[in-house]
Amino acid sequence: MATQTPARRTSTFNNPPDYSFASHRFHKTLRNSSKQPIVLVACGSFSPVTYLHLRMFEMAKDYVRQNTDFEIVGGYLSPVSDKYKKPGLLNAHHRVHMCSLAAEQTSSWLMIDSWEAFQNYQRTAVVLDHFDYEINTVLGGVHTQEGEHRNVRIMLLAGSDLISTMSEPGVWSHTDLDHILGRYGTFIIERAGSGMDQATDSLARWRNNIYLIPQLIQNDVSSTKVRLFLRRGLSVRYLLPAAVVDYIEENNLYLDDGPGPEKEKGKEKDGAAGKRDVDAGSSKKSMQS
Ligand SMILES: Nc1ncnc2c1ncn2[C@@H]1O[C@H](COP(=O)(O)OP(=O)(O)OP(=O)(O)O)[C@@H](O)[C@H]1O
Ligand SMILES: O=C(O)c1ccc[n+]([C@@H]2O[C@H](COP(=O)([O-])O)[C@@H](O)[C@H]2O)c1
Repeated sequence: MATQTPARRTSTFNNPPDYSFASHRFHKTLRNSSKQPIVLVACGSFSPVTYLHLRMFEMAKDYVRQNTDFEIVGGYLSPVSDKYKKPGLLNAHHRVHMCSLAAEQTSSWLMIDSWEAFQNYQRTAVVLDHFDYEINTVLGGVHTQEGEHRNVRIMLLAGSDLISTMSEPGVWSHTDLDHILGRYGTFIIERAGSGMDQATDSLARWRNNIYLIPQLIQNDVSSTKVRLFLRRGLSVRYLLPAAVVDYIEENNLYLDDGPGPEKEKGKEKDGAAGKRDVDAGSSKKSMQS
């Protein structure tokens, strides 16, 4: 069997103009020194952000407290670059602004990172390396109450539809999967229409770093459905934070059909859900040292 070369961690990063890493809600001190500090990172379009995106973090928080020896010291939404070119992907300025409104007005611990949003498309493996760098190298990790230094483990938070794209040929590189699931790890939130087993079957070799979180209250709100409602002039209130609904209305967002037909996630059966026509030269531009 051929041996895989482990992915090297990206160590140099290009920041967008005027970029600064949000850390105002990052916990510098570990509450329980017997726990391993982790930061949750959710990557996605967030076009627009919904209550389900925010609830993923609350579900993970409950799961972590009840089932693991981790302690969450931060949670971030990382909206994808405009260059991802997914149907319905609104301009990054609007998406980042809506995520910020949602986090600031509904949560006491979530933050937004605009690093990937305001530049060329960045692969998720590189995004996680960027978080690792900002949190462990720039911020210096965390300390226990006794003053002992601890490195923070970065972990991907994702719905089962996103994880199932990891088994589809040609969407993710094997080296990146090994980097994301081998080095970092993931919490997977069950999503209606996208089975957990199907999502993880071919990822068994990394099973020790994969945590499956069932949805005890089924809710299949998606950004696609929200956009569809808005185009039809239907109310989306109580599906997303009120401040986000107000922002959408004030700026007349999502009224156009946009290019190409939209497919709903979770219900997708014909494969290649995560494969995107990313702008040439941006997605595969390696930043690895
Ligand atoms: N209802 C849901 N249940 C579980 N996970 C979800 C749900 N909605 C979104 N997610 C997860 O949130 C992350 C961000 O997804 P994304 O922004 O693409 O949201 P989306 O609602 O699926 O968007 P779209 O409908 O535009 O494809 C992904 O990991 C996705 O799996
Ligand atoms: O890094 C990759 O190779 C990769 C492959 C497919 C999807 N992703 C990421 O997955 C996120 C959600 O994608 P999508 O298409 O399911 O909305 C988005 O942040 C993408 O950058 C990343």
